[in-house]
Amino acid sequence: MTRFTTTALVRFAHVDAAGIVFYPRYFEMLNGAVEDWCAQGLGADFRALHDIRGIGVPTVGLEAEFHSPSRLGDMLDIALVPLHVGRSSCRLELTFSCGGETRLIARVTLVCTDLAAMRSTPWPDDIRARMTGTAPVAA
Ligand SMILES: CC(C)(COP(=O)(O)OP(=O)(O)OC[C@H]1O[C@@H](n2cnc3c(N)ncnc32)[C@H](O)[C@@H]1OP(=O)(O)O)[C@@H](O)C(=O)NCCC(=O)NCCSC(=O)c1ccc(O)cc1
Repeated sequence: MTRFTTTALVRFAHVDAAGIVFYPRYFEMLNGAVEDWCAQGLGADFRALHDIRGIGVPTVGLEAEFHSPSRLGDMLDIALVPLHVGRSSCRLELTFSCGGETRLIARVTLVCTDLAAMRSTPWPDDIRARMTGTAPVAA
């Protein structure tokens, strides 16, 4: 499986009165990392996925462990690793860290979904190949 990395800056709108990231904001950053992965790692940005291919990737499962707090201005490194790719689902692990300190580890399950039918549909071959690292290398 192919590892993907991206970053997220902790902004004013992410922090609470205690000055640390309010936990739902991590889930928005997580989805941002999934968007980056689709666009940069899988060659299928969200606009093309939704508007052209008619595919969405709703979340059906999510768990998270919060290891240490993040503060305004922190630049978070996010590492995304696919743990399992099924017929239409994929389970991902995302690790958020800053300066080598782990902040959050989340595991999320997404389902490739035909938006017209609102039913799961198999991953398209090109996306599956990029997810699993079996895409042919261009000559
Ligand atoms: C996605 C669904 C239409 C799929 O339903 P079905 O068509 O009946 O599919 P199935 O139940 O057969 O399951 C399909 C696959 O998902 C797997 N699956 C389904 N549910 C689960 C759960 N809870 N855990 C793990 N795996 C699951 C299942 O094992 C199948 O795996 P494969 O063998 O790899 O194909 C339906 O489960 C659904 O509507 N769920 C609600 C989704 C939702 O509302 N999520 C929250 C809002 S969306 C969201 O927040 C979002 C986040 C990120 C984005 O990029 C987009 C949207």
